[in-house]
Amino acid sequence: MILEALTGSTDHYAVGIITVVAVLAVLYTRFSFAGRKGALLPPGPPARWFWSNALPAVNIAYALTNLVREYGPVVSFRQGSQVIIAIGSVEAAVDIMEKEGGSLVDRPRAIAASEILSNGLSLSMARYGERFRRLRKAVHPHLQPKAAEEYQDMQRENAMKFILDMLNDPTAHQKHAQRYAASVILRVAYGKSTPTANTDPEVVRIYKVAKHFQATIRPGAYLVDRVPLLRYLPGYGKQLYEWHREEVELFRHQLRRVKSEMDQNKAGLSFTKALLENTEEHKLSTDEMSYLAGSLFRAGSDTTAVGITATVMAAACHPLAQAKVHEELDMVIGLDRAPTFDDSSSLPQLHAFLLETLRWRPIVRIGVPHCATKDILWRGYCIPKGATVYGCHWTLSRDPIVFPDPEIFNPQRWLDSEGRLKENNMKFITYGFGRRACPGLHLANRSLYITLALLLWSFRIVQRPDAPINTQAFSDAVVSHAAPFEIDVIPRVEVAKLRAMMMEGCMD
Ligand code: HEM
Repeated sequence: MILEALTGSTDHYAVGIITVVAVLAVLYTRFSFAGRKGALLPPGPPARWFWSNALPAVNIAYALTNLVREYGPVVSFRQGSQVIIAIGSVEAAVDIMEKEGGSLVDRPRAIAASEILSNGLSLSMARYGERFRRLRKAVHPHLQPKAAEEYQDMQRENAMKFILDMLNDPTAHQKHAQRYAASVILRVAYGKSTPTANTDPEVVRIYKVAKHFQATIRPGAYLVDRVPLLRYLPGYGKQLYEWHREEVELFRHQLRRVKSEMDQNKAGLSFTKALLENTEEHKLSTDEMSYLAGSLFRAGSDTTAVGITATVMAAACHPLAQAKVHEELDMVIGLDRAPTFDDSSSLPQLHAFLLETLRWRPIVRIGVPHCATKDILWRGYCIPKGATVYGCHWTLSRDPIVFPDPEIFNPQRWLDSEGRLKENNMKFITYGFGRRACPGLHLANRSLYITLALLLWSFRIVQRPDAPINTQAFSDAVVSHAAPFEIDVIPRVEVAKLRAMMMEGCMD
């Protein structure tokens, strides 16, 4: 009967059964976790059919922000059989994602982005367990603050090359930011010391696999994540398997290249070299090492490039805030020498500008999902074991309690009345939470600092009168590079002198 009904029969009995099943499914969906430890799921929108996507395909960050406005700082809803929790206030993020970080160290199962695309080898999507601990432990020594300091000279040289690129062609500023990010990460991951161009076949391939990852990680992008059995359907996910082949080939190739350079005593210092020299200690297989280095590139290239582009956009859109940074640079450094890392602690206005940019246009807008390894109780609600938890960076950075007038770009909110940077524990709105927080943050922060310091020391960045920037389009784009915008740069130092200083710095 049910079969008949499903195939279109008008049999009243079958229709009745289906209605009952549907009602039960909806009730199960809404209340299955209610009552666990006497606590209800956090409030949220009504359940939908298990196959339907609870989130829109684009502008997910806005959708989550609207849910938070409607239902409160912690929202729950369902995506297929999965309970999704969105955290939308700084207070709840600190309580749940930071203080309870140990219970959120896991990632949710991701069939498309992790199991098929990366054969479970990617650190960013690794489930909590023995492999995750080995991978994370191997990364740590190379990216902690002391190690990140070692890369500063290389980052400054690359930032100077970025300034030369901007002088030559400011219209391609997004490409220049990508080139900067690719050079730095290729050096850190693989020791590549020859100049990097966006057109290098290696860089093109690497950005291609990074793009595939971004496409698969978007919530709801693949039905197989809601209907796991699909994976076994003959022919399903052909493209994902093809992308996996491209990815694994590329990452293995990079590892082999470093190995062969080591055999010829030609390898520069790098993360991959260190892995290969310490295989006993790290206990990683060849593919785990290949993927770990590849994961650094995937996680650290586009994010850094988008961060640099966001600072360019913020400067062009907020001339008064930019002028305050110029004032500070002129007072602390003057125009006879270019900024260095040693100036960092004397430039609070510049750091405030950077922090405000990262708040105004968060780089990872909805955050990377965590998975609860046990029930977490918060104010009478239960975040159940197994739930997928998003600390939505976009929503958190618009929390009006912590950031009054959140849509206003106001770097001064980060400074005290004496003009010093206020203490803040807000790095999670950029770099994520607890034990899954970004291990590359020290490297990334240094990149963002030095590119911004050199950029604003060198130029005044302005909008073009004929092409006003649509900041909304930048935020709406699934990948921020997909929203190009134009700017003009007005050198603050005589061009020949600027060029000479930057060229000299690049060749150090
Ligand atoms: C401005 C640039 C960057 C931003 C905004 C950023 C942001 C993030 C965020 C939000 C996460 C997820 C945190 C969470 O799960 O709560 C993450 C994870 C990660 N990031 Fe970054 N990141 C940046 C640069 C980098 C760089 C330069 C590297 C490597 C050198 C890197 C390596 C990683 C890795 C390996 C993970 C996965 C960690 C794990 O799952 O345990 N990131 N990043």
